[in-house]
Amino acid sequence: MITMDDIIREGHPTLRDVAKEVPIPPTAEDVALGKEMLQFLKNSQDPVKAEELHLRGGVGLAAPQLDSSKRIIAVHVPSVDPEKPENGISTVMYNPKVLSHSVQEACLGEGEGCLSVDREVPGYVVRAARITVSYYDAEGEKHKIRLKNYNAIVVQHEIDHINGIMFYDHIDEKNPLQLKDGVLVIE
Ligand SMILES: O=CN(O)CCNC(=O)c1cccc(Cl)c1Cl
Ligand code: NI
Repeated sequence: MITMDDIIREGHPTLRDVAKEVPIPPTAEDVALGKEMLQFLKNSQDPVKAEELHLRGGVGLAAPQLDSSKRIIAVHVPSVDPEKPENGISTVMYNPKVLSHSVQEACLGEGEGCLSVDREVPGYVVRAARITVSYYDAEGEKHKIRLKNYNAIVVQHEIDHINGIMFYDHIDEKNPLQLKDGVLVIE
């Protein structure tokens, strides 16, 4: 079971590597890893388990954060509206790829955090507001999905990880809370 001890922290070189594509269909090892990553996210969002296992909450996780330089990400973003479960996203993506993205940009009003970063880094992380992503699932089936708002932000944070990019790389150091016109702020 993945715990915080398995997550490497900034300064570890693997976080800055470009991760390698995995064979499709994924191997049994990569399927197991993906399942463990998704379970970690669910545990981290369960108040009892998170407390018990001393987990920081997370809505996404990338294999490089476990010192495994593979293009595997997991996202578990519950829908804000229980009546519309389809607005959330919970899946493991193998070899995810952003096929296209909106010109319009967006950011989270409260900024971003990262389990590999043991400090607050204030500032807007400006990303594409909408993206079209292709990926393979654990069975090796290819998917192409369109994401927007919070789901799009989270998947971009995770795809950054497999490209060796950290969220604060996107923050304007001189003016972290400055926003260009037209950037959608997601609360
Ligand atoms: O790479 C994944 N993590 O580091 C897990 C912890 N961070 C989050 O869950 C998180 C928090 C805020 C905004 C975004 Cl976009 C994300 Cl992803
Ligand atoms: Ni992160």
